[in-house]
Parts: sequence; structure tokens; C-alpha cells
Amino acid sequence: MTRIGLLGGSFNPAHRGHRRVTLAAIDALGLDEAWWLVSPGNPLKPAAGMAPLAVRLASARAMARRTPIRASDIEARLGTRYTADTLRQLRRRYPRKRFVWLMGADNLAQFHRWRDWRGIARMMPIAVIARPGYDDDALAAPAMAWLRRFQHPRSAAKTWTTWSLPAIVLLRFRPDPTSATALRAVDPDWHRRHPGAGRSS
Ligand SMILES: Nc1ncnc2c1ncn2[C@@H]1O[C@H](COP(=O)(O)OP(=O)(O)OP(=O)(O)O)[C@@H](O)[C@H]1O
Ligand SMILES: O=C(O)c1ccc[n+]([C@@H]2O[C@H](COP(=O)([O-])O)[C@@H](O)[C@H]2O)c1
Repeated sequence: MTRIGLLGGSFNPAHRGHRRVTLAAIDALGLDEAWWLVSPGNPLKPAAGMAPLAVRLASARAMARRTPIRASDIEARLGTRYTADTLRQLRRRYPRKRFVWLMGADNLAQFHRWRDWRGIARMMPIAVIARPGYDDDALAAPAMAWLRRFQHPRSAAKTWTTWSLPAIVLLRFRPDPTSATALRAVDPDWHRRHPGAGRSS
């Protein structure tokens, strides 16, 4: 049974923070691989300022090179945009794989606004990765009021395939302050130089 971590994101662009925290999660959770689901468009984020999917995917592939991380545009191919729909389809398509949903603490703070977020938690365990500046928000997140009772200790992270659902674990690695917002602020034209630029999404 292959153990796979799923990290959904805009990857606008992918950065070394994504790579570092994903590699640390692979280690902490005993994963065979991680898939980066490069989103055709986060339903809660404005499309303005979003580079084309082909460019974001190319940046994710480059950042994931020589690791067990696979960058994928499967959401565009499945025609899904909401995470609950994507995860339902992935489970149907890959019944022999075991999935865990990975997300940074900033996403947990917003999680109660996602479509069918409780349904997501009933589909697969959730591993939240600490992120500088967001950890207090995450612990106080509206979704945590419900998720807290399903929390497992970090020390048991490798046993996630045995957990009954819902299940959540809060992971803490060496904090990585990298963010795509900060990278775009210093290099707003990054996508024009990147492989894949010029192709439509
Ligand atoms: N430095 C980091 N530490 C922990 N988690 C991270 C880090 N960077 C990104 N993530 C997580 O990776 C996933 C995808 O992130 P995303 O592509 O939105 O990057 P971002 O840096 O958060 O972008 P932006 O600043 O544009 O919102 C999210 O779950 C996010 O929380
Ligand atoms: O399903 C939803 O309602 C939903 C709302 C907001 C964000 N998401 C997902 O959260 C992941 C992180 O998005 P982002 O833009 O913060 O990198 C990405 O996979 C999005 O599709 C999903």
C-alpha cells in the first residue's frame, strides 16, 4: 500500500519552503511520496496576479526535482477545483493508495471556509505544518473547535494509516518563513522568465 501526502496549492511560484516542509512531512509521516496538486485556481483567491497553470506547474516540477515529490495538474485534468471533489475522485481512482492531506498552518486558519471541510476530514487524515506567523491563528482556527477532539500526538505521526477518521496531527519542523507573496513582491515578473511561460494554462 503506497502512502502518499497531498499538498494542494497555487504554487505561484513554488519555493524552497514548499520543498523543505514537504520533505520533512515525508519523513515525519513515513510517506513513500508526496504529490503537489497545482491548483487551476484556489476558489478563495482572486485570479488577478495568478500566473498561468503551465508556468506554476513548471515551477513546481523544477522545485521538486530529485525528490520523491511529484508536481501534478491532476485537478485541471479531473475538472475539479474544490478540494473535497478532488479528494473524492483521487480515492476512487487510486483505491490501493493511502492518502494524507498536508497543509500549512495558514490554510488551517481558513479551513472552515472551504467547501465541505468536515467531509474532507472524514475522507483522510490531515497533517498541519507549522508556519511562522500563523501558528496562533491556526490553533484558534474555527475549524479547530471541531477538529481538536480528533487530534493525535506528533509522536504518533507515523501510525496515521491506522487512525479512524476524522484525524488531525500538528507537525512542527524547523520553521521556514518563505512565502510566494514575499517572492512576488521582490520579483513580480518571475513567470515571464520561467519555462512554460507563453503557453496558456
Ligand atoms: N514556508 C511554509 N511553511 C509551511 N507551509 C507552507 C509554507 N509555504 C507554503 N506552505 C503551504 O503549502 C501549501 C501551498 O502554499 P501556496 O502555494 O499558497 O504558497 P504560499 O507561499 O502560501 O503562497 P501565497 O503567499 O501566494 O499565499 C499551503 O498549504 C501552504 O500553507
Ligand atoms: O475546496 C475549497 O473550498 C478550497 C478553498 C480554498 C483553498 N483550497 C485549496 O487549498 C490549497 C491551498 O491553496 P493556496 O492557494 O493557499 O495555495 C489548494 O489546493 C486549494 O485548492 C480549497
